[in-house]
Amino acid sequence: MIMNILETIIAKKQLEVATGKENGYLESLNKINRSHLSLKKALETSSTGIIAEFKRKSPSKGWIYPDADATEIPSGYEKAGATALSILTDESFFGGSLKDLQTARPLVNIPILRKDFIIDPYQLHVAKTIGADVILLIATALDKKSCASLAKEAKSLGLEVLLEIHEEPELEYITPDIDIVGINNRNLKSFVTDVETSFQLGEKIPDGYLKISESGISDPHTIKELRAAGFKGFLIGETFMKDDNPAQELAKFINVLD
Ligand SMILES: O=C(O)c1ccccc1NCC(=O)[C@H](O)[C@H](O)COP(=O)(O)O
Repeated sequence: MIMNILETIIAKKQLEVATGKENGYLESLNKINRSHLSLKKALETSSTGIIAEFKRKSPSKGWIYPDADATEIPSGYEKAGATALSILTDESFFGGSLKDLQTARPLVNIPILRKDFIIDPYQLHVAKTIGADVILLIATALDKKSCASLAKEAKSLGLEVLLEIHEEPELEYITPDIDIVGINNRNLKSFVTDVETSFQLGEKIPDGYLKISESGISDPHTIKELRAAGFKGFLIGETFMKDDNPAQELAKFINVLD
């Protein structure tokens, strides 16, 4: 059987979670008491709505910024006007690490999304302990029951939940435990990004749910159109990370937005 990229990532993630549990990784972490920052509130009140992503590589693009420094780029993003950060913690496919998020945490005062492939409650406890405020649940990677139960558990830990959907049937994954609905413009089979996905699916998100658009956003004018269609947040990675100075690239992007 030939697996698609998401199936390959999830298979690897299952092994990773099992190894983490066996090695007592969670227990080895320093527990820091902190109150979580709300991405939902930040997006409701922010001027830019940009969730700037820290990622070194991706399955679609390969290496983007191999030696990206987590002590500099996330805080640079905050200074440049990011409303929040998305930090890839997957190592195998995105070149990230839990350490990247832990490193960025004390250096910024905006919400951080742990961008990873969550399949097990164990990963929620790790996310909380390393300082994430929000976790991602990808509908395509989960059945409805597991998604609902992971969302419930995340909420009980004080984490916010971003549900990511790609197509209309996944609207059924929206439950009251979901804080934000993200529409991902990237087709996970072809890797092609098309912002039209956000415009089409966005109209179908039930009232009362804050919606964001993810992937393939490279033009500030697209943000203006997405805002007009009711989107409050914009998750952008490659557009900034492909530059030597991602924070400066973000600042230029925001300048055009104003
Ligand atoms: O980016 C990929 O190639 C990818 C492949 C398979 C699953 C997920 C993938 N990306 C995760 C993301 O959702 C993006 O990193 C995020 O939305 C930012 O996208 P972009 O602005 O296009 O870098």
